[in-house]
Amino acid sequence: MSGPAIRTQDLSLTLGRTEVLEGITLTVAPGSIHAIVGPNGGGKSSLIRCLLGQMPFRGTVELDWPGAPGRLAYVPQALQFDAGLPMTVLDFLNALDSRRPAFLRPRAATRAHLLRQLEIVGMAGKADRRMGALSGGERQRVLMAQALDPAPDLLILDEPMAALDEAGAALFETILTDLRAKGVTILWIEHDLDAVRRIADHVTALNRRVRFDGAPSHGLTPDRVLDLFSHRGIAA
Ligand SMILES: Nc1ncnc2c1ncn2[C@@H]1O[C@H](COP(=O)(O)OP(=O)(O)OP(=O)(O)O)[C@@H](O)[C@H]1O
Repeated sequence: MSGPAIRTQDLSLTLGRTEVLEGITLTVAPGSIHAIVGPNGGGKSSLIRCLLGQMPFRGTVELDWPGAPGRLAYVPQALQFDAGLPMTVLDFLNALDSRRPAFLRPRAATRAHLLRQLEIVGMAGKADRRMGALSGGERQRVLMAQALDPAPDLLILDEPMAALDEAGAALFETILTDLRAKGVTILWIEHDLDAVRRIADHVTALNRRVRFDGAPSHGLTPDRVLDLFSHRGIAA
């Protein structure tokens, strides 16, 4: 199975009196890494929430699957967990497995499988830590682990690397490029423009409207980046 194309046509979103997104028309190619960049408050997370059907947008969103619809996985922007929540990393991953009744302890085979998933994101030794006691980067690794199992066909990521150390960011880049090699479509909000230059096939720069849409080598020139993040672009 490979991932879908995503097409939005004239997508707009108004929240209260704020025009958050205006006339967004873009195409995400199947099996590509498509980055969304832009300043804080530029509408990146809102666009993803529209794609996920969580916002009352105008316009259209189309997912064009090559066959039957596959699995969509989502890594949200850093989640908070109450420090006292009596739930370990393993409990958390186990509870997300909707094929089993909630609150049962994992069978030995399930536990071994989940430990392997944690190993992929560099969390093998931390399965019995409480979720609330994890660092920001460790939490992001766990959120990535939940997205990778079962294997996704479409992966949507909202700043997955924000709290990661250098090794973690390098590991995530490898995970994303490996998934692309398998045909997975990846839509990826990212602030690290060097990471986008390294691995994205395509970048959309967003600040309420689409400010640039094309290859990272063309879109992320110093002038364009300055323009995008200096808010001069808002008046454009
Ligand atoms: N529920 C809401 N009600 C009103 N305004 C909202 C709501 N959610 C988001 N906004 C506004 O929409 C704008 C876009 O927010 P969004 O979170 O999509 O930006 P972003 O590009 O993801 O920012 P960041 O890089 O900081 O994560 C912001 O000005 C925000 O205040």
